[in-house]
Amino acid sequence: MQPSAFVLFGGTGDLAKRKIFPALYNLFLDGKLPERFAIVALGRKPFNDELFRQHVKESLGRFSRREGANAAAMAEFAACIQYHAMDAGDPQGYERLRSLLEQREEELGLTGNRLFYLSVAPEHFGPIAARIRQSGLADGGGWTRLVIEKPFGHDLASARALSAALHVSFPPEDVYYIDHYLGKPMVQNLQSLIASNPVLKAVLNNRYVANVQITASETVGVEERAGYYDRAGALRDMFQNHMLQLLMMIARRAEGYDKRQVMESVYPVNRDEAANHVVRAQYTAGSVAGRTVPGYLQEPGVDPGSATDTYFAARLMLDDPIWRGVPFYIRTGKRMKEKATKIVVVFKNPLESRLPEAPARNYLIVNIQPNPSLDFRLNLSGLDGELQPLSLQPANRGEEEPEAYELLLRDALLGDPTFFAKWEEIELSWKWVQPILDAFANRLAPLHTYPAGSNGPAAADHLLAEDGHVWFETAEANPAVGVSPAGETISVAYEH
Ligand SMILES: NC(=O)C1=CN([C@@H]2O[C@H](COP(=O)(O)OP(=O)(O)OC[C@H]3O[C@@H](n4cnc5c(N)ncnc54)[C@H](OP(=O)(O)O)[C@@H]3O)[C@@H](O)[C@H]2O)C=CC1
Ligand SMILES: O=C1O[C@H](COP(=O)(O)O)[C@@H](O)[C@H](O)[C@H]1O
Repeated sequence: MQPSAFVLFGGTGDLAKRKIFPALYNLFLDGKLPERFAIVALGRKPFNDELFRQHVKESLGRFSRREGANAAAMAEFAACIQYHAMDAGDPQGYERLRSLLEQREEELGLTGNRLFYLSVAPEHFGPIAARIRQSGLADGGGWTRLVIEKPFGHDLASARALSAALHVSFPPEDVYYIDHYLGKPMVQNLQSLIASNPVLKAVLNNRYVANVQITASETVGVEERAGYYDRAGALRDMFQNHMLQLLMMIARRAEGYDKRQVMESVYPVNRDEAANHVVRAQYTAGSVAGRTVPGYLQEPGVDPGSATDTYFAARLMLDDPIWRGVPFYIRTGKRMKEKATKIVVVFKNPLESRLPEAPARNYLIVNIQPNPSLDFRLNLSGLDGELQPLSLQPANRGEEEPEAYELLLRDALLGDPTFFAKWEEIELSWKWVQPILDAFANRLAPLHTYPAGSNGPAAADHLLAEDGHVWFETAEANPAVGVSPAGETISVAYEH
């Protein structure tokens, strides 16, 4: 890796503390940072270097995946860090930052490669990018990259404005839009897994697949982020970015089909029809893992009359020869029964139309988290009539498993954009989402409720039932339910 400087706007913030510094630290422990490397953290709080290093060490003690404090290693890592207090709106601050960086680069023999990481609220992205450019910070003599945290806009128009503002100062190839779901090891492995398994590749198409279910359920509620979340909701917070990226990753199958093409092929849903294809809901009081928890409207910082969605589910169809006719059901929610992210491919069962008692279906389950694994539920009816699980787990590396931010930060330092979201994908995602936001704003889609600790609202079950399908967990609990009439491609409103 090339010698470089990592300049972190928002160095005093929550994300820096919980994710970015622990990721850099673990890369450091694994010898995966450049040998000559400087970190400059920025914020407005009045830290000096020593106090800030102490703050980072405390964060590592709390949030690093490696348990047990390694005081010597943490001290060595912290010594790479300098703190510079500046307001992002103050032009003088950038001048001082440039001098500090040049001095540091000279001390360490760095060659002017600079990565600027913007872990600040999105309204700062455009102005910071412009000031980096104007102040000459982007002309250090090496490469310059800009890593941007989500949210990439609040809607289609603001996302476009954001991208335009960034691209005035930085060419698109130097802007890395981070989506931490693309850093999850199982997501990163999907493509090679499918490419190296003809068995998988051959069956991932509308001849064999009845439907695909993509779920990211969380047990946590809004936590301390009500200020942000109450304006965002599940559709903006998780669906527009992480969930649609998961769709693109699985639907592209292996090679020959890029993520942008997948997103382009998704049939649009118009504002007035949105309620037929999506379900939004909000959690009420309930019990998660045996603990009683309040409803969303009782959470600190939430507007007591809020209509924000904490759950969102949708049916998406692709206009594409491989997937035409196969519904992709995607859902995400907070305060659900379990923390799990998975993609379930439900296969058709040709025997359904011929036998009075339909044997259970086959499934492929890509468990993304926790415990990344690939599970098959294979129907062994010829042997003992039971649906048999077959679980293929990668060797459990426990705390050795790198976190998403580690993989992504390393890629950004290496200049590898493969697992970063591309602007075109982001724009297409917002394009799909915008009519649904409009429907919500115009009260054209009902807001359902679900008790905390459940699998979501009944309306989401109906979404599948209309097509003759059921969510995987329902089918697993009762394999006899939810088989579609003939195992044929089902007909839905989108068909040409
Ligand atoms: N926290 C999370 O889990 C996630 C966060 N994100 C995104 O990451 C970004 C950062 O989030 P998070 O860390 O939670 O936010 P915080 O509110 O915890 O931190 C904000 C950071 O921005 C700095 N800041 C704010 N205003 C200015 C300014 N005018 N000049 C210079 N620095 C400023 C703050 O510095 P100081 O306090 O010193 O003034 C602080 O370091 C946001 O875009 C958020 O949406 C994305 C995914 C998850
Ligand atoms: O981006 C976000 O992701 C987290 C969930 O991430 P995970 O890696 O724990 O699955 C979510 O809680 C948060 O609201 C959202 O902003």
